[in-house]
Amino acid sequence: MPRITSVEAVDVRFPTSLTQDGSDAMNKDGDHSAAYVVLHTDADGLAGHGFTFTIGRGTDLCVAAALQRAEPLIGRDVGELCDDLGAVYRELQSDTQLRWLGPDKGVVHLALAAVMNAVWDLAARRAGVPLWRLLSEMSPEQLVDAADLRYLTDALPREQAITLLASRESGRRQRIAELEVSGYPCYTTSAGWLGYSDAKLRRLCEEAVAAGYNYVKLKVGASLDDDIRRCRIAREVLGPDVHLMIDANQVWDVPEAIEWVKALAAFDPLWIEEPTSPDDVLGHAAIRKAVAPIGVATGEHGMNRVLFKQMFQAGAIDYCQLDAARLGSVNEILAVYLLAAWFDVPVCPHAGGVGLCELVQHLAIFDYVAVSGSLDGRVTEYVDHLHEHFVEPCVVRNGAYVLPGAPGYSAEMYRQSLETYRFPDGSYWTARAAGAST
Ligand SMILES: C[C@H](O)[C@@H](O)CC(=O)C(=O)O
Ligand SMILES: [Mg+2]
Repeated sequence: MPRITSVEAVDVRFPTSLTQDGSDAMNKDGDHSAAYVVLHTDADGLAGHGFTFTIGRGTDLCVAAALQRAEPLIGRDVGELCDDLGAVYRELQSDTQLRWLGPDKGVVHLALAAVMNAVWDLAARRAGVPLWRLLSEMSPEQLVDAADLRYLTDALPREQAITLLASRESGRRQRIAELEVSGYPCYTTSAGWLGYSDAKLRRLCEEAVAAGYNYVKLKVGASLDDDIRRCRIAREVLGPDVHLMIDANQVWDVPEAIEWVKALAAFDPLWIEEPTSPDDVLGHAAIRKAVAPIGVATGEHGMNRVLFKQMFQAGAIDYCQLDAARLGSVNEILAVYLLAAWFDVPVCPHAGGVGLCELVQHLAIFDYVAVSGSLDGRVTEYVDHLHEHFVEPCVVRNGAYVLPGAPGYSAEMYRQSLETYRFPDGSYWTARAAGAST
């Protein structure tokens, strides 16, 4: 029986601030990074890979927390862990002392996401299937047992969650067949990072249209004049039919958000993303009311399932953008998907970070197959940088994710990438430090 023999956690940072890939009004100089976790086992070739996404400084804190989070897994039987993924999540999540540092938020929660993402990867690899298929073959009861419904049952009792999933069970096979043909629809953020020049924005919008994207997202919120100019360029290239989304990354107070979004309404944005503090449920509700029919989207900084419950209960958002490396892995994500389906809010997962596209493709596919059963209003993010570091990178064709076929959660990075970009002693960072000191 294979056992987990050791846990490795790596601080890996990619210098995206140099090219402004990933830049926005709040995060102007992020280096897309990850606290990357490997669960090693004594079975030949079997390991679990997972990570949480960060943007540079502080990744070391997540690494330290991940090592503590994963400690109870060392020596454990892989089969026992993988056969009850709800139990292992609950055990790690409710550590009686680490919990005090959250609960369910901040560095300890990011670390839980990294570790449990690796556990889910391990489970899918052990089963020999991609994660989306592992989930799509679980019964409604098994899914609800794995989901973290704690603190949610006032909004969604367990029995209703099971009924919801059961009502979608018969169409699963048909929906998989559809996605095998068409892929899962996605949009690109890669044309519109804030630090890009107008010429680059125009060229990348042209390329996005040529590549078959029907949705393009643009960063806004630093200067209204710049936003008007950039949105005009984007609309000119995209024409009236391609959807344009705008993303402010939390820079505004509520009244400013309303005023600014109204000033951009002429460009017909589908949604305004993160208009204000990610924790401000009622603020989002007020913005939504004021800027309709422009939708309100948020969730990449949604710290836990309870926040999403309140967003849904308050009718605060039109689109839920849960993050695969911020929520406590598939266990908590399942709960948010169930809630979203219950409240009839489409989930369009956030993926603007290293490796997030690799993860969210599995979640979106599973949602269509087994939870919402719908593609209405649903489009998953894609950004086109850093995929070369992944052993099984996602593939996008004609504006849609191609269904991944390899076993696991597509989270594994090349060893060479880890050696090069490990901070601060990987070869890239040591060379850069040496260059800076000469
Ligand atoms: C810091 C990240 O790059 C952020 O800008 C991503 C984001 O907001 C998105 O993809 O949406
Ligand atoms: Mg965003």
